[in-house]
Amino acid sequence: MFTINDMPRQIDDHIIDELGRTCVSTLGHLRDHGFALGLQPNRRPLKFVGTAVTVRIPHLDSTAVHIAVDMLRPGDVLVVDQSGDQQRSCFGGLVSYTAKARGAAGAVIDGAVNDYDETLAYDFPVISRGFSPLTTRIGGIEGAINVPVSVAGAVVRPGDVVFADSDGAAFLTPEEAVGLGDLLKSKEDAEIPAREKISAGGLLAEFSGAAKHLP
Ligand SMILES: O=C([O-])CC(=O)C(=O)O
Ligand SMILES: [Mg+2]
Repeated sequence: MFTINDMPRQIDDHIIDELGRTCVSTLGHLRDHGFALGLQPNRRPLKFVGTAVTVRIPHLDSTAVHIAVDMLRPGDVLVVDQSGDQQRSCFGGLVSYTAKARGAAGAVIDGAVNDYDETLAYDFPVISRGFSPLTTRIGGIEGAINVPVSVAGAVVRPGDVVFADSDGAAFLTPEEAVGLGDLLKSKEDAEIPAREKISAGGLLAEFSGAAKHLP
């Protein structure tokens, strides 16, 4: 059975701008859930923030991926749950070409990707389990578009904010993302004077608080 829900509301531009100026790992200093654990970028440096368009497929059948890619809008991020199959690739050169042509910001795939060189040539950012020549097929078995999905240890809902850089991807509800960019930026800015102090002989452990735990 195929489920195709409406496309989600896109996240506000100012959230994209704010988060685009910060690092995903700064969020990793603050919370422990909502990260795509074990996924790697197809190139570095990499940075994108966009609206999650979610797809769930059974391990062999990427029919729903091909349908969803045609639906992408500028700023969307394709997020694919392969039902736990991390080996096969549902995302190759023609799929990435289509995503790029639609103006998508990137893709997060909880499975492998193929046509690595072609996707790189399109300069399309993808975060995935890795690379594989073994692909999915167009089987017409089942699939779901714009449903809650499970991606590398995180729950992702259609319309969530996908926040990705060279370190990996995090997912936030649009409500959680309000004001978050400013908070992350202020944490990052606090490291500027710390670097000056460290150059002058100051201790990292003083800045981080680790020194408080010295025996
Ligand atoms: O068609 C697929 O599913 C994967 C692929 O090789 C491509 O996108 O070029
Ligand atoms: Mg191909």
